[in-house]
Amino acid sequence: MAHATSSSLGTTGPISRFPTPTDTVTPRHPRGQERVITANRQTSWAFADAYVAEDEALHWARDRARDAGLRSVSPGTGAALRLLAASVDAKAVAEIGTGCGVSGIHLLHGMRPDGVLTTVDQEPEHQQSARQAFRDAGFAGNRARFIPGSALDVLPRLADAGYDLVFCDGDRQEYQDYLAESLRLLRPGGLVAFEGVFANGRTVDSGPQPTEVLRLRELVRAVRESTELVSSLLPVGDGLLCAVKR
Ligand SMILES: C[S@@+](CC[C@H](N)C(=O)[O-])C[C@H]1O[C@@H](n2cnc3c(N)ncnc32)[C@H](O)[C@@H]1O
Repeated sequence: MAHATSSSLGTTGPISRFPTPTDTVTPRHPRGQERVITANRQTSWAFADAYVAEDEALHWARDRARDAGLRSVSPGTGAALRLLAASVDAKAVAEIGTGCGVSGIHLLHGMRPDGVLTTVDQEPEHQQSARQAFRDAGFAGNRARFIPGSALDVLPRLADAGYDLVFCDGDRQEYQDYLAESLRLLRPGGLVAFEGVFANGRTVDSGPQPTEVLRLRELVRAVRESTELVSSLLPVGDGLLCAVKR
């Protein structure tokens, strides 16, 4: 894989501050210790991704998603979503891209016991699987509001400042639109998260990339440069871009 450099992508590109294999990094640890950390990195990442165990309902939802040819969030990303929902004491969460319910179950676990997940998907049969998965996971029917439809049709109908967290996992080409809607939907102190911003490594690859990847780079830049947001790109799963609305 070709790796991006600041010269190949322009100094103003969204990934211009990412370290690359050619960067010179001044070691801050004794050399021996640095080697141990590097050698164990893959194992450490695998350990982190499996850190929170998944139950039968999650396994069932993952299997349905696989059958339908859908990506689901990784267990590590799911654990991060739980943490984020709990950290904002989420009572109202909006999700774009229900899928078969893997991310939804994780979000519900992190939310307040009386919290409601509003989840949008353009494929009603995916939402049927998610509904079953939420039930199997032990969540009462009134904990989730399923809205079928295209995100850009549904989001404008949701209430201003009515949400503690917005999780975006729909059409990656629409993420910039989801960002604009999220800024309207979130209360101050609320949090937005975008799944899959690494695009399997293509976001930092200097080779020719499809529009989806170019849009993801624009999103990463826009979130980082927004004065309304405090952001962090978590290297979990396929990259979870998170930001708190000031
Ligand atoms: C990657 S899957 C979501 C997986 C789910 N978040 C999980 O981890 O279990 C993406 C979902 O977004 C839905 N989707 C794609 N584009 C959409 C759009 N423009 N509006 C609404 N839903 C969309 C697809 O039907 C699919 O179910």
